Amino acid sequence: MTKPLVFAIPKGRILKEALPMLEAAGIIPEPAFLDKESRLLRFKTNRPDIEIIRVRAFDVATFVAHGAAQMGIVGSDVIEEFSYPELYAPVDLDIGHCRLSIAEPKRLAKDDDPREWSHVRVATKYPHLTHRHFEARGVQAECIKLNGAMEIAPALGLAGRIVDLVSSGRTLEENGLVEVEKIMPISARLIVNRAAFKMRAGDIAPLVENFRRLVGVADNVA
Ligand SMILES: Nc1ncnc2c1ncn2[C@@H]1O[C@H](COP(=O)(O)OP(=O)(O)OP(=O)(O)O)[C@@H](O)[C@H]1O
Ligand SMILES: O=P(O)(O)OC[C@H]1O[C@H](OP(=O)(O)OP(=O)(O)O)[C@H](O)[C@@H]1O
Repeated sequence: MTKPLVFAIPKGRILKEALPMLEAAGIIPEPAFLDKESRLLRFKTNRPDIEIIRVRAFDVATFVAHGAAQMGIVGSDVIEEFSYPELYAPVDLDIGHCRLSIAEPKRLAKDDDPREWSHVRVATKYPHLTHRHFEARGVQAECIKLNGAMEIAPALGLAGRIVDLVSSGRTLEENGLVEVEKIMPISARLIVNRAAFKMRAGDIAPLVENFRRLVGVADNVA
């Protein structure tokens, strides 16, 4: 018997928007998936040929890139940060909208022009994207990797600036920071392991089409 397809879902904030899409695409997780008390991480669905795993956002890309999961949903920030060649991202799901931006303390931003920087020290969860952005304009970037709460780094002297996700801007505002430059817009994508897509096209292509239809994109899997 063929092994079930494994679909990786991030357990963070995308989950709320991803779950209705998953269900509309015909994949309904077993009740334990929504039970906050449950410690289960791997779930059955209404389809015997599909299982769901719930992992951290960055790990969704890792599981799918290595073929441990065949499909997943993840932010384009994570896809771009890793640049795994094994990942194919055929559908923009139009959820999880935010942007990757540079921010700094309000008191500095008044007289500061990012175009005049030659060297920056940045706290970020996205060192690869940060280096790439600054390198493209000849700025030397020293990145300090954090996994969350970047916004407290400038006040504590860890780094003068941060590169982080922004949506409402409330986290920056409440921590005395302002956005000084937008690096890229972000949204969540359906991702597929390229080798699995070739080897199990009969199972995976119809699912990709379901997601394409949900976001109103014409049926043509590249
Ligand atoms: N403020 C935001 N608005 C909209 N989407 C966001 C926002 N912050 C993050 N995202 C999207 O949600 C994804 C997961 O973010 P989330 O905050 O759930 O994870 P996390 O808590 O940062 O990571 P982890 O699960 O590793 O703790 C991000 O990769 C991004 O694509
Ligand atoms: O502009 P806003 O609407 O305030 O959203 C931005 C915040 O959302 C994300 O954090 P999250 O809540 O996911 O927590 P984190 O610190 O674990 O990344 C991001 O890292 C910002 O801190």
